[in-house]
Amino acid sequence: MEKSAEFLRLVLNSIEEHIAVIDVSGVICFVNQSWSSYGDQNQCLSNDKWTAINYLSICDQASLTGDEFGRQAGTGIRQVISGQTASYSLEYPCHSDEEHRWFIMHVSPFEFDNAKYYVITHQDVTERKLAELAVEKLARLDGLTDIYNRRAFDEFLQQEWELSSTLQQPISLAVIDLDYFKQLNDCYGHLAGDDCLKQIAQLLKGLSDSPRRWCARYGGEEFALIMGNLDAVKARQVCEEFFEQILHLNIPNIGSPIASFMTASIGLAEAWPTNKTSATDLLNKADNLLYMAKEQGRNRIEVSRQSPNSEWSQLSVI
Ligand SMILES: Nc1nc2c(ncn2[C@@H]2O[C@H](COP(=O)(O)OP(=O)(O)OP(=O)(O)O)[C@@H](O)[C@H]2O)c(=O)[nH]1
Repeated sequence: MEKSAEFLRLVLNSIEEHIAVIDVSGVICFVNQSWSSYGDQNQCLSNDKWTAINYLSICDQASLTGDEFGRQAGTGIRQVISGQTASYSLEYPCHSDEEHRWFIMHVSPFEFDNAKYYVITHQDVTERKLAELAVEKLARLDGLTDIYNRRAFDEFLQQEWELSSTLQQPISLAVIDLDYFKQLNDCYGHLAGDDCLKQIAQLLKGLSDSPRRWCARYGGEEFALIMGNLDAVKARQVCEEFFEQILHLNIPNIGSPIASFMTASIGLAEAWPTNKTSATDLLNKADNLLYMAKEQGRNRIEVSRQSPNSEWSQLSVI
């Protein structure tokens, strides 16, 4: 019996997962080698000090300092102890100063000598999580230009709309369409067209160098720039900067009837989010303005802003 207990201890100590066993009140009765080594490395408690610590109290203390995962872990463990659920799992981030890390905590019960115990394991899932995040990021990027795609744009627009609504700030959206891009493709070839799209994307990326700004490739030769906490006056300045920079790029487009280089048209709409309006209204407005800019001769910007009573008003000059 003595021998088999030692055998089991060795087995548990060779397992990578951090394992602890708690009793019904949350007091730790056993930890394996990985658990205590991790504690040592992360300035928690050293090996012999773990037993007799109340793990639920640790979760509660973390929760009190605002740690949402500490709160969830405490709640989940208590649900298993009370028999409300058979087991509990929680994926949570545990980043250090040096690296990003994620773990899955799993809690399951067992009985021994007429007493109930609970095994808590923490498994390092960082590699899988990083791979998932990389795939997620790829799914949000446009393959040609390496800026965000339409799907990501929809998410960011909604996100910025909600944030601007909460903070009672304006939000501006510029929809940008290249002029006579078909002619560029026809004259210089599809690869030159691709190169032009990449240059425009990089230009927009440079203009989005701020946490509340997002640029995306919206369609073939159409781009969008979301500007949170920016009114139409300031957003227009950003668009003027875009016009200046596209001029400097000087991408030849000899087939264009309006200029010998690539130009663009912009529809720029500002909104003050209310519960009467939506992000889709803003997008539709910017789209309509773009259509007008095209109709009015291209290589221009049409701007509109929203008054507090939700009416949109056209601004020819700001
Ligand atoms: N090279 C290249 N061309 C693309 C890509 N996506 C769309 N296009 C081309 O973009 C062109 C868009 O043509 P139109 O919609 O007529 O637009 P336009 O010529 O810019 O005319 P206006 O917008 O009215 O000024 C088409 O010729 C498409 O083939 C792409 O990824 N690469």
